[in-house]
Amino acid sequence: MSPASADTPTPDSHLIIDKVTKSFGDTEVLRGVSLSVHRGITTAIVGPSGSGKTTLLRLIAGFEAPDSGTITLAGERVAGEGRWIPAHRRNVGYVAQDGALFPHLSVGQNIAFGLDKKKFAGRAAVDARVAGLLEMVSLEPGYARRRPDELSGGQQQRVALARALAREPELMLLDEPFSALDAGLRVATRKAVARTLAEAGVTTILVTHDQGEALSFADQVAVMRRGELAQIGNPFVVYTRPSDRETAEFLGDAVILDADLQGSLATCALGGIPVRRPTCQGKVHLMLRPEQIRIVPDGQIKGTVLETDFFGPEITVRLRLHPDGRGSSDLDGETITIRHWNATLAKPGSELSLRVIGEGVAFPA
Ligand SMILES: Nc1ncnc2c1ncn2[C@@H]1O[C@H](COP(=O)(O)OP(=O)(O)OP(=O)(O)O)[C@@H](O)[C@H]1O
Repeated sequence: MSPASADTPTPDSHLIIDKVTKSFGDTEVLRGVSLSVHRGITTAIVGPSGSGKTTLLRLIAGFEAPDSGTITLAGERVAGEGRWIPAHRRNVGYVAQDGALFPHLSVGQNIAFGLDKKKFAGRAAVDARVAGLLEMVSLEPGYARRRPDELSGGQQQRVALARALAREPELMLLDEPFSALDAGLRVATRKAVARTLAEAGVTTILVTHDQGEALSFADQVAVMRRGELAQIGNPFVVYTRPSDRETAEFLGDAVILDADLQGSLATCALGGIPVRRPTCQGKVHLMLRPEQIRIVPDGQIKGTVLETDFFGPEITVRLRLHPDGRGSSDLDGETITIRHWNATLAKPGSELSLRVIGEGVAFPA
């Protein structure tokens, strides 16, 4: 298991980004970003296209300088307040979206490109190190002789990672390295890469616009929105307790209902739902994840199926909730969309009973 993640700087922080801003012309791309990353953990920066994720990664790598704010790497200020350490002296690896292997070099030569020539002098030493790096990314030594265009997309990404690892970086920056791969290969490559980096003890930052990828890959997730980090936390916490509605809806499907919150009980069309640590009262928007709403044989809450959508392992079911005689008619008749594994259970027009599992999250209405 990785060490605990945290977004507040401590003496263990490997990387500290403090109030960093960056504009290109009139466009404010980063608007005061602060993030702290412990040594050896994996952080995913997730956000919609254009939110500034790549720009932040490029600032950490040293390809761009911040307009204001500071970046500290392994205790050394590398950018900001008059300091500037160039990219090649930061001990940082970078894997871009397309891997960007040199097409005219063999796989072995691509990987050897990153090696410290003083440390690996002579053909035998280089070959042994290249073979070791190929093994780290689960490729046979024979791949060293191939050309990049003789490899699949996933293999090319693993070679790009091996090339970046050749420099023995303490910090690895991955900019959507799996996005060009198809679904199956993407998951396998992601797992292989995560394992390699964890075994090497490399602190890793992954940029992605894919919520599922961020939640599954990282010890710590940072949600980027319009040049700011909206929330930083462990994947379970950001998914189950998003800080605001936009983050909730960005990180996954959300059922949002009008509710009346008194103390820590929200009354809505799904009945009384407990809310953990509410920050507001009265009229609220209550958020539940679809998987919290279960179809049961004898639930108190009833709904009529409006439509279903079949996805293979599961179906989504849109329901209109029934008035329940609790005197809250203004909250009834709402529609919600839930998920279920059994496609035969929900047919349009049929009535289902439901039960809610766990707590909701309340946002000010
Ligand atoms: N060198 C540059 N010059 C001008 N504008 C830039 C430059 N780099 C980035 N931008 C702008 O900054 C904004 C954020 O870009 P960035 O690539 O950081 O976002 P992103 O979150 O990584 O998006 P995506 O997921 O689409 O790659 C965009 O509007 C982009 O056009």
